[in-house]
Amino acid sequence: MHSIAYSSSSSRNRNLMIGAVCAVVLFLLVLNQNSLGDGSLSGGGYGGSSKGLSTSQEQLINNLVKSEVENALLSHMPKNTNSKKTSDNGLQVAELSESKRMRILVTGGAGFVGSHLVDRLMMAGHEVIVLDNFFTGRKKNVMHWVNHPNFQLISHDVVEPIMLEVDQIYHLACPASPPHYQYNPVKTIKTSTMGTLNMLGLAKRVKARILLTSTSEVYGDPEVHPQPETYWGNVNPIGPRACYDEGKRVAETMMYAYQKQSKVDVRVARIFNTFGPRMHPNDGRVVSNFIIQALQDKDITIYGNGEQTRSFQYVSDLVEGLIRLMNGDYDQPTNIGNPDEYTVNDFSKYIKELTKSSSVIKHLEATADDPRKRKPDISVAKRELGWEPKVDVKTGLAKTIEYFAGVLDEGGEIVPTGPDATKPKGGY
Ligand SMILES: O=C(O)[C@H]1O[C@H](OP(=O)(O)OP(=O)(O)OC[C@H]2O[C@@H](n3ccc(=O)[nH]c3=O)[C@H](O)[C@@H]2O)[C@H](O)[C@@H](O)[C@@H]1O
Repeated sequence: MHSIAYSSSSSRNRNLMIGAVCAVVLFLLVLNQNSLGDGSLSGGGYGGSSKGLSTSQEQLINNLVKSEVENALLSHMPKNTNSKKTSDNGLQVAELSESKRMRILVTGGAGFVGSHLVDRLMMAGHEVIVLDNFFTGRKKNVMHWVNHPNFQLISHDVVEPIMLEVDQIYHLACPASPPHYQYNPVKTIKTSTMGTLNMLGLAKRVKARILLTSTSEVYGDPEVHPQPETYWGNVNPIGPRACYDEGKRVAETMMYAYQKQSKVDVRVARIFNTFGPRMHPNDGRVVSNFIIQALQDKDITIYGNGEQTRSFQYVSDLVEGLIRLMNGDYDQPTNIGNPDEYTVNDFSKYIKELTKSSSVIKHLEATADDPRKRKPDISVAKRELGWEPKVDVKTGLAKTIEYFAGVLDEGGEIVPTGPDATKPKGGY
């Protein structure tokens, strides 16, 4: 809304005049609105010929619509929330009224999961601010929004505080692939601890709701199977995975401490193994590694005997779960995953079959503290969010294989990341 300053000597007369103009405008608006039938004031409602109004009335409206007073009035009128506008990138963006449009911060928004979440929030018509330090995130994942007026990309590390005005915070920032989070374990710990503290401080200051993307790794090498949220986990506090697992565990602790002590509105999602397009080609996790290896007919590398299990969810299901959790009333930790469970051995054969690959399946040494089994109990998400996965693993894999085939076509050979700690390679 525009603020207009008036000098004290003429303010009374001006206010009277504005009052009169407002009354005329309102009267004409109501006339015009009635004649349009659906009460819509959005889009081209003023542009076309409105039945029931004389040309002079229409002319007057067209002139007045440009005035400051009229703009101020319009900003308070309900807009048609169903209308959509095609943005420059060809995606349909809903036009939300001021009262429904939120300013949403996504930390780690240029990463694999973050960028898919950003797509959904942008298309829903919200203003989105992405914070990313581009350690594993890539500009190309959000490049298609860069010129959109609702979008802002900030290169920033959450370890440093930042002042922003937002309504909701999706706090995703943290490397999630074992070789990447083990590359600089101290930094991974700082990201989960100082980063989450900074975001909680921001949430407290601006009274924003904050959602932390925690992980199935808080259950460690679980002794309960499948894992419900009530299970406290089995984590080695000094092992190579601890920087991530314990970092996320203390991040959860901080979320509920801020809720209790400072009344911050918190949500915690425990995400299970997720895959889909935009995974980093050098991510090093099992889905991207096996697909990249199979598509290039290279050896498929299984760590250990391959009898360990994982349950895989497609990224669009995860994003739906996160949005429901953020916007619902349930504030306790919630598993978001697909219970479709595979041994790594079976999964390697499955990928080989789907890609019609001639790769050889090869067993390497087991990695330290690798959880032996993992499968989410999703009864809480079903009950509290009305959520369950919709995309089966086969369909999701087909989309992901297509994506990586495209990446290979464009960029040539990809050398998959092995089990050792490493920095993400590749372009931004
Ligand atoms: O994908 C995820 O969402 C999860 O990925 C990792 O957890 P992890 O289950 O160890 O993920 P992967 O690295 O994909 O490993 C899955 C299994 O495949 C095996 N693997 C992985 C890569 C490979 O080339 N070969 C192979 O046999 C691993 O040893 C492990 O048993 C992260 O630690 C989690 O935070 C994250 O939520």
